[in-house]
Amino acid sequence: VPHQAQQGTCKKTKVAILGGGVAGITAAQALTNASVHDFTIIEYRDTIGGRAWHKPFGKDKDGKPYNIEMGANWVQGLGNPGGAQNPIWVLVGLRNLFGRTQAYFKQAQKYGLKTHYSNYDNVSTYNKDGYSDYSHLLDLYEDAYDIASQNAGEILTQNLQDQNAKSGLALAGWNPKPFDMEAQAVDWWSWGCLFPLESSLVFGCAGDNLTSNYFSDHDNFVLDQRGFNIIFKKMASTFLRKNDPRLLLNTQVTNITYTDDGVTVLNKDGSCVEADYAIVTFSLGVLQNDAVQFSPKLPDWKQEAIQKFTMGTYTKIFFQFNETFWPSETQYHLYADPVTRGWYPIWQSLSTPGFLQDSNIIFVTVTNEFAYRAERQTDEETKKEAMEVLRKMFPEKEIPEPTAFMYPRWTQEPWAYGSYSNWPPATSLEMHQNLRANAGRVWFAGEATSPTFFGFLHGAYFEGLDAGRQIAAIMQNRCVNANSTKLRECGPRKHYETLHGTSPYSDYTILNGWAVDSFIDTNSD
Ligand SMILES: Cc1cc2nc3c(=O)[nH]c(=O)nc-3n(C[C@H](O)[C@H](O)[C@H](O)COP(=O)(O)OP(=O)(O)OC[C@H]3O[C@@H](n4cnc5c(N)ncnc54)[C@H](O)[C@@H]3O)c2cc1C
Repeated sequence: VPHQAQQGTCKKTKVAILGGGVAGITAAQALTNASVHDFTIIEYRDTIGGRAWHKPFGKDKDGKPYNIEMGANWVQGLGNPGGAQNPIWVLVGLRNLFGRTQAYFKQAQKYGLKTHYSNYDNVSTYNKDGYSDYSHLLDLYEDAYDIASQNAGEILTQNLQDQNAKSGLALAGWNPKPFDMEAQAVDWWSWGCLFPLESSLVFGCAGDNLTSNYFSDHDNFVLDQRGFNIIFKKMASTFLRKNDPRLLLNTQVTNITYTDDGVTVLNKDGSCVEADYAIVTFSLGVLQNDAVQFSPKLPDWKQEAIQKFTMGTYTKIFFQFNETFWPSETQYHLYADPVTRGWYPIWQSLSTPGFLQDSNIIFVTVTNEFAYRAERQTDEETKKEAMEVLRKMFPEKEIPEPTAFMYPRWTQEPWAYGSYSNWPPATSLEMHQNLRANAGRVWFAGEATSPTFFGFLHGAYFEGLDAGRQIAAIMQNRCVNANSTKLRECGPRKHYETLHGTSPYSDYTILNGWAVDSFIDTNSD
């Protein structure tokens, strides 16, 4: 029964968790672990999992559609034997092909998600005339990246001025000319399919370092036909019953009113929820687009942080053909357009052994400006452009029209407004802390609020957990990790009224979400 706002009969709960993506689920898990069972998760869509989202596509040999991931697709940075473990990989499960370290993973794995090792070295390079081997440029980039990354570490620890990643790479010896389109293609792909000019050197390198060095530089691609989100559904089922009244699906939050005493959440269907605390886990895109109104307006420091951080868009465009006309053993195919950087640049085969073998499915990824463009176009317009690229890459083949074609429009999804966040140049850790700090009883969690793992599922995982733990501790008049001087978190989160150009190294602590130490789970709740 909906609780109608106007009748003054809002559903009462202690903690309103707004959004049922990874962060919302781990926040609920943390509350449960701390014996706070009175929470309500409010989710826009008809399912939990958020940006871990799949859709049926094409057909297999029996005419049954494949399930294809529109959003998160890789577990990035799996973990090392005896070392730090990516919590998403821990959830993933046993059916993975990872060879060398099987024994270690046996004890760590849970839900048997099917994945396959993503080998970024298994790449062929192309230009407008077809195959053209410029793979040596990938090595040149890597050499420069190592130097730039070391420089980034010095900038961070010595509290020096940040720069964009393009300058950092140029100073380290990687400086692709605007007319060298093969180098431009390598530059785009190597810097996470984005433009280094739009990224902070320091936090871009730190983020990469923490995921790929702290965990490991192995990424696995998810192929499970139950969908990636099955692991989050399974996780939620350990504390939510079937039809649990604490999960409100198909419910769009439109207004959040907060006072010193509590929070009232109004939903589009006229229902409302009253809580002592709320945890907002909406994407940065949702917050930036004012899709939800706050009353009173969020303080200036919070609004600034929301607008200063960046939401990127990463759009995968899927094709199924009646044959695999590309080299089926190759995982990645990189295309350098002669005129436009970022033009249908990276093609990934799913027909390759270990993936959806013989599915004849391939997808191309476009980002930011080219994602916005594709998402504004009709399917037919985008298909035509992309097919022209495929015909340039494989001039010797007779390429048929696809039998299936599909892509998501992330910029237009009202529950996401983009794909994932990116750290822009010339902003500090203190600015980012303002994104994750609570505004009174309204708390924030999600991939974007993680300073170390922004953009990743594991960032969302840790941030949800942390917000849930902290609120539970406040409700129970205690500190999180009370016995640790290093990891102790008590009371509300700190925010910075005045932002300076850089953040001193002493700021890089758990209190500002610098999660390096938070893997040492000394938490007793
Ligand atoms: C295309 C793409 C590729 C990606 N690839 C990877 C990858 O390979 N590996 C990786 O680790 N990460 C990847 N990511 C990032 C990863 O998906 C996110 O970091 C993670 O899913 C974010 O979880 P979250 O809980 O912070 O946010 P979300 O998943 O966005 O959860 C927020 C929830 O809030 C709900 N919501 C929004 N507005 C409202 C409202 N008004 N009322 C009620 N509910 C609302 C949403 O429906 C959603 O369920 C990718 C993302 C995308 C889009």
